[in-house]
Amino acid sequence: MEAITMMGSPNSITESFLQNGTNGVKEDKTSIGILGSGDFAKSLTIRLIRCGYHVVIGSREPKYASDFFPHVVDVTHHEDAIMKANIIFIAIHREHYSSLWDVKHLLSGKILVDVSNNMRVDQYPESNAEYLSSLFPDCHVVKGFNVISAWALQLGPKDASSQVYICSNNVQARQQVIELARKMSFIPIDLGTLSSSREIENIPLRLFTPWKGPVVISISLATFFFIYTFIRDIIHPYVRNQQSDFYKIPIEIVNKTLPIVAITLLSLVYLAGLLAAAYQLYYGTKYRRFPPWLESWLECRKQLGLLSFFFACVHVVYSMCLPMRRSERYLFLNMAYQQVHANVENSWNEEEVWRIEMYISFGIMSLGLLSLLAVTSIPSVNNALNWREFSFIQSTLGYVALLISAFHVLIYGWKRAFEEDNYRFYTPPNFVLALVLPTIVILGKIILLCPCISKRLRRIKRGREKSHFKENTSGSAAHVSPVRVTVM
Ligand SMILES: NC(=O)C1=CN([C@@H]2O[C@H](COP(=O)(O)OP(=O)(O)OC[C@H]3O[C@@H](n4cnc5c(N)ncnc54)[C@H](OP(=O)(O)O)[C@@H]3O)[C@@H](O)[C@H]2O)C=CC1
Ligand SMILES: [Fe+3]
Repeated sequence: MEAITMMGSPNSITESFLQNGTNGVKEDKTSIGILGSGDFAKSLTIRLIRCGYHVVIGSREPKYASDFFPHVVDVTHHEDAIMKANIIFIAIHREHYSSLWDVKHLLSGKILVDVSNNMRVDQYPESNAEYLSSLFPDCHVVKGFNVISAWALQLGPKDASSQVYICSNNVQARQQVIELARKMSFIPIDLGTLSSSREIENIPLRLFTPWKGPVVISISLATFFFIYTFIRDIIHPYVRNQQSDFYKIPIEIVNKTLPIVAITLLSLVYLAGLLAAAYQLYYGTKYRRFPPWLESWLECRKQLGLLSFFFACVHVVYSMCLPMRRSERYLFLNMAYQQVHANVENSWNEEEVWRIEMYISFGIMSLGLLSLLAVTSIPSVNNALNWREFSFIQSTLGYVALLISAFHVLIYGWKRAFEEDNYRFYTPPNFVLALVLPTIVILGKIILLCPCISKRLRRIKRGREKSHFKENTSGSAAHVSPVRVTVM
């Protein structure tokens, strides 16, 4: 088996860089060949020149193509370009690979870097790189650089340093391209043999794949709670008392929806972990695979947590803007007038004062904790923490954040529910709906913390619990520990 490594490079690399073409002519600069003179070829050329390489372009029409390249670039025919370089980028589309058939004999032994992308995921039965390799079996085909756009290549390393995924069946060729990527200020990621090329080709075609489920859930929750609040707070008073509160739609109704979605999403993060723990407790093992829906749910906890943070932040902005509204000023003036009219000198209400102080304080604390969870989900910060630290922040502090958020909602809703005369309207107030999931999660966590249950869970986690499932099932579930209730 070939060794897969990103470290170091064989001694032959320098030699093979300097050895240009079959004639072995040595030049000061390393020559890199590019077949094709399109957008990618142009941007790649600029980057290579900046990094000190000499570039030879192979084009079907070199005279015409040379107008688009700096004068230091050697724009020539395919045959000539192939002879002058050992590493050759194939900057043409897959459909035209067969047009290189005529120069097959010259390509023999060369390193061909396949940079191509497709229009759709898994567009062809085999990856473009594997197809190129089947057309030219005497060449060392390396897949790479396809995740970098022509635009990013032109920006240069300062503005757009990025990862490139590289794979090849030939270790030496892979090492040379990895070294080249590194010299071009990219971060090469070695993905082993050419069988990874399909995966690499699908990377640029992904569109927020891990985010799709969580975003759909968030939008569905937001839509449901918005419609519910709209009917309850606007339509119902209008039908019953002809009271027109439609002005509340843009700010108040939206701002009532946002915290419910935020706290529900945060609860969903922890509910997945609790269900996983319950599943393992029920079967008495960690070696049994979770059902697919639970596995997908566990995998998208980070996205759910970040979306919860997003909704919480927008809620804070909306809340801070509430006093700016004209409606708020009119209501305030009316209240003041009524107070004067009623001859009330001091409207100070100690209970109300404390309620709002606590409400705001809990809101700030929960946003602070959510920010901490979000920050520690950033890979560079995450890498600086050990497993215990990460688990403490994401699990323990996460539950604290959920508890504080629940208090924030409860304190706000409790009084308002009666103020608004809602007891006559037989639908639960928003804050009650918002608290259903957090209550379930917090109670679930309390049950798991019971000494007998937590002891059993710890034993299962360490793989000490005897179970007949251990022999029967795959070990994949072991990767998702039940108490690893991480938010992000
Ligand atoms: N553009 C981008 O941002 C990125 C592109 N890529 C990949 O790079 C490759 C090139 O893309 P791009 O530069 O945008 O494409 P372009 O269409 O701009 O250029 C393709 C080049 O291929 C050559 N060509 C065209 N038709 C034929 C043919 N029938 N036979 C042989 N050669 C032909 C032409 O060069 P000439 O006339 O000189 O022979 C042409 O300039 C593609 O595989 C693409 O998937 C990968 C990542 C990003
Ligand atoms: Fe709030």
